This record gives sequence, C-alpha cells and structure tokens, in this order.
Amino acid sequence: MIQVNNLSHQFVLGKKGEQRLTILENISLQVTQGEIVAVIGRSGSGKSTLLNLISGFIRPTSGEIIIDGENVTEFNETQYANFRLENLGFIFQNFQLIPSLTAYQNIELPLIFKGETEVKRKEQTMETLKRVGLESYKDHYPSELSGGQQQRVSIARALVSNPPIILADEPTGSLDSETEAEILDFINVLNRDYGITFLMITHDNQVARIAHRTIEISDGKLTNRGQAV
Ligand SMILES: Nc1ncnc2c1ncn2[C@@H]1O[C@H](COP(=O)(O)OP(=O)(O)OP(=O)(O)O)[C@@H](O)[C@H]1O
Repeated sequence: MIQVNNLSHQFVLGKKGEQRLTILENISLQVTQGEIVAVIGRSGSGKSTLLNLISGFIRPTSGEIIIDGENVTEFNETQYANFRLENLGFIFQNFQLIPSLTAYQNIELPLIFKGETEVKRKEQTMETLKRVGLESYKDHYPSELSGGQQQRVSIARALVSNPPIILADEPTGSLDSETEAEILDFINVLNRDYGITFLMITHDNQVARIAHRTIEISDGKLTNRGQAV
C-alpha cells in the first residue's frame, strides 16, 4: 500500500544554501493494507519529515515513494494535490480545524476542494458526522468543543472522502489519557471495520499499544521493532 524505497532527505540551510542537514538516510519501509503502523523516535529524529515526504508536502533528496501502485515521487504539485484528496486523510496533534467554521463546515471542506455537488457534500458530511458520533454538535465551532470532540471532527474531516490511508502526526498528543484512550479505540474501530490503513507518529506507548507494528527512526535510519504486544 505504501512502499518507501531508499528514501533520503536533507534540509538545505543558510542564505546561500551552504549547509546541508541530513535527516533521513536510505529509508525503506512498507505498510500493507489494513495495518496500523506506529513510527517512534526521539524528538527531532525525523518522524514528521517522513510523514511530510509521504504526503508530498516536501520532496525527497533521493529515493521513491509508491502509494497504491503509483510512483508519487514523479507527480507534479497538482497531481500530488489531487492524489492526496482521493487517497490520504490527515490527523494532527493540534487538530488544525478552521476556527471560523462549524464542525459541519470543517468536515465538508475536503469535499468542496474535490468539487463535489452540494447534495453529495451534505450526504457525505452528515454520514461522517454520524460515524464519529457528533451529529448534535454539527453547528458548534471548534472553540465550543472539547479536545476529544475537536479531534473527532478532525478525524471526520480525514474520513469524509473515504481515503484508504490516514497519516496521523501525534493524534493524541494534546489529549488527556482518558480522551486519548477513547480516540485510540475509535482509530482501532475504523481500522477494523473499514479497513483503513494508519501510519501514525507517536512518542507515546499508549498509541503504540494499538499498532500492529512499530518502526523506530534513530540517527536517520529505521529499525523495525516488529509486532507490538
Ligand atoms: N524546514 C526545515 N528546514 C530545516 N530543518 C528542518 C526543517 N524541518 C525540520 N527540520 C529539522 O529536521 C529534524 C527533524 O525534524 P522532525 O520535525 O521531522 O522531527 P520529529 O521526529 O518529528 O520531532 P518531534 O518528535 O519533536 O516532532 C529536526 O532537527 C528539525 O530541526
């Protein structure tokens, strides 16, 4: 489903680009359909960089990324943006909801970007709101929701266009432990019932608990930690 081959990334620093910082070196990994894979590693080890490379928000110095049989490394920006809309959902630690939009409007956004009709948008947004159990909160603004509810809205936004893969950067990083457990159970259900593949960054053992497999980044390289307990 996601195949990363010999991926390396250097950030170019300095006004004249005189300095190069190697973050990832010859990384290869595979995530198969229906897996929940956790990426762990100390702060600054390159976990977010790996996710940003897979998402196409930054481009690798070398190597290739194949998602669902497509060599996305060869895509131009427009092709990548379209591919993201169809295939990838995103969940972030700080939810990244738009404060001036209601829960409903935040969830509807990817469908507007996809150019769906109003009728289809309404149908899919309402169905997704039900799936995350927030129907009665649809007209609430993010500031009127708890952290867990905000993360549910952001999960709904990731789910609304039915992507086969969700990339999550510390999805429970700003939640208390009880809400974290609830969101993790929910991710587990989405994986089990809908077969959604999750690639999740975490430095939290709780998150690694629901993962089928854990990968560790250290010194720019990967170590596969095998099956989680
Ligand atoms: N745009 C950039 N330009 C230069 N260096 C960057 C850039 N983005 C990240 N870095 C550096 O790359 C390294 C890896 O950053 P990254 O955010 O991928 O780490 P991380 O493992 O996700 O960290 P954390 O757990 O703290 O979120 C860090 O040293 C960071 O300072």
